Amino acid sequence: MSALRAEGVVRRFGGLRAVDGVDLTVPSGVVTALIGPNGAGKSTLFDCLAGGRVDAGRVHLGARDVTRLPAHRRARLGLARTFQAVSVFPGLTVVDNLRVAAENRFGSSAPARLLGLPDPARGRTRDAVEAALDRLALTEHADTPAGELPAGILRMVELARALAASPSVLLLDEPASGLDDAQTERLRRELRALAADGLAILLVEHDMDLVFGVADTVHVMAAGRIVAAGTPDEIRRDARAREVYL
Ligand SMILES: Nc1ncnc2c1ncn2[C@@H]1O[C@H](COP(=O)(O)OP(=O)(O)OP(=O)(O)O)[C@@H](O)[C@H]1O
Repeated sequence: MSALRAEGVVRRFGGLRAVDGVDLTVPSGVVTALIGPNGAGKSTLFDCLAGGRVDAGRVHLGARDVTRLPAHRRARLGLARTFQAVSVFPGLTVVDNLRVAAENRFGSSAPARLLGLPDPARGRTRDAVEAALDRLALTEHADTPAGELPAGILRMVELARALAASPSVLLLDEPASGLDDAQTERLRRELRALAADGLAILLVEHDMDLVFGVADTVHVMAAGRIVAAGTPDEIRRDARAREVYL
């Protein structure tokens, strides 16, 4: 079963159908990319999947219909996202940024806290934070306030924060923007490794070298619709994809 699925999703802004009846499946264990020209509707569709308003159609997370669930409820069900503009808390250390995300996912037991009892959520939070720091080689920056880090590292913190929530579905909005070539290659390897671990990944990205180097399936969007879908090789040769974007 696909981890995340949009069926006939529509999102309007006044008279504009920014997302105009989109079907999209994001399976576990692969990287699915969404590309298209500026204004195609990629970010709007991304928001529909992450928890924004949907005017028609359905969004399923696993077997569950989440169309009417807000973002924080979807996050607790295992959907994590990053933002186009890095959105970490600049005044918090890296480890605290990750802890906030992990606590939002796992919660923490107020009765246990009040009674001084062991809180199982605390252990899960700590383990998830440590694993995310380690995975993205951020341990040396753990105690640095996020606002003091350079843009490339901050992008990795943004990704680590999403991973700290131990997601089953990861939505990435232009994760390579602001990265140099070496950092982009690092990101590519990490995305392949995460997919190999079984994560469902949806990547919205303008860096075509990254998209074609990392994606298993590429969907091309234009004027609110998916106009082509296939493997990177198929999309490179697709007349409609070339006409609207490549
Ligand atoms: N809040 C909004 N109010 C009105 N129109 C909007 C709003 N957000 C997006 N749009 C319009 O919806 C359409 C799709 O925009 P969207 O940002 O989803 O495209 P995109 O493919 O993500 O573009 P980009 O690659 O530049 O990020 C555009 O015509 C845009 O102007």
